[in-house]
Amino acid sequence: MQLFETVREMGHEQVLYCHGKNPDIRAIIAIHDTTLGPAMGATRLYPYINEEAALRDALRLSRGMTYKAACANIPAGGGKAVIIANPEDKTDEMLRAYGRFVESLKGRFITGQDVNITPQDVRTIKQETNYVVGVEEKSGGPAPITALGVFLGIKAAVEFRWQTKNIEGMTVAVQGLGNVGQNLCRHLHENGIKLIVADFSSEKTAEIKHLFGATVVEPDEIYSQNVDIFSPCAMGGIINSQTIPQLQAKIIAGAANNQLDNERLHGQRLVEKDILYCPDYVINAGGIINVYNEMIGYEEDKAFKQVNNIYDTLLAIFNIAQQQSITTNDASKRLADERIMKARINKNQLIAA
Ligand SMILES: NC(=O)C1=CN([C@@H]2O[C@H](COP(=O)(O)OP(=O)(O)OC[C@H]3O[C@@H](n4cnc5c(N)ncnc54)[C@H](O)[C@@H]3O)[C@@H](O)[C@H]2O)C=CC1
Ligand SMILES: O=C(O)C(=O)Cc1c[nH]c2ccccc12
Repeated sequence: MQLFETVREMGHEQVLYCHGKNPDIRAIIAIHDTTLGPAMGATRLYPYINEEAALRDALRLSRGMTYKAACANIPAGGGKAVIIANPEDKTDEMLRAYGRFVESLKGRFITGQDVNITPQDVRTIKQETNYVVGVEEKSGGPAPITALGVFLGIKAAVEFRWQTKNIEGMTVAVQGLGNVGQNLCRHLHENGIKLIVADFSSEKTAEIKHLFGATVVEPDEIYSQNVDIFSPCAMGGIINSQTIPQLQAKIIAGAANNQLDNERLHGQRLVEKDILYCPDYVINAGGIINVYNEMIGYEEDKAFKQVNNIYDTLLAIFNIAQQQSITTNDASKRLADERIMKARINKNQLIAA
């Protein structure tokens, strides 16, 4: 990968390689854009197969955060960090060393809990830096709010697709029963939805089967289920050339980041297959909305209203995509770019004045 070329093309401001021998740590902090505010994005720990895969993930996830904040009208920029490690090798020393790197950015980057990082890990990182959010638990953590946002997104997609507000009796396939997936299943079950679920963890699938009467399938069988909606709530890259031909769902609406393996190619393939795709960084904005509000002083009404906006934002994006014959992914990118461009012009005018 040509690093500077890639970074320039994707529009990143800064990429930090954080490393240390004792404790052993390798992490990448990617700051995509700070026009709207400090770069916000949670930290993921993952045993990437190589460093290029880690960099790619950090670059794409951080750019997604810029779009996410912009579409949700949150005055924050986009960033994301990845720690390259096996979850079993995670140590407090490693997390504290990482916290010192975050602190060195003096608030240009604000982070929290993502995949393979627990609330306790975030508290450990917090021993070294104040630029960590989402652990006060004043608001119950970001996952339940993210799930609520995804649930609202599903309703918006159903309304656009089938002109009905009634989702009762529909079937949803949920991939991944983690913090978000479990909460989403509860909302869906309470609203009369039939569930088909998959997770590598048989404990998690057994629990959701027991609680909500879900049908459990093998992880590689989740794509081909005869369902109305497919909800990816595990990892990214799952909408690709192997999985698209298997899909029977007419709507994709889930929490996972970077769902499209190749945004242009696979976004277009979904249009051709007449599948309505809810852009991931629009539908999964509940988390950033929640932690941002926690940071500025949590007011439940305000946070709730912003999450509810996900519904209207998605409807607006579906309409733009339809009117302009572009993918929903491109429509949401345009919305974000317009907002960022406007802020940039305002900033420059302020500097010039
Ligand atoms: N937690 C939050 O507030 C937010 C989460 N997200 C994204 O949503 C996704 C889920 O987040 P969490 O629930 O917090 O993560 P989590 O780590 O709690 O849960 C992920 C679950 O997916 C399962 N899984 C992994 N690969 C799978 C596969 N191929 N098939 C079936 N199951 C698989 C894992 O076993 C785990 O149970 C992630 O991509 C995350 O980046 C996005 C915005 C906010
Ligand atoms: O939507 C995402 O991918 C996020 O990273 C959201 C998020 C969850 N916890 C956080 C803590 C600080 C900044 C963002 C987040």
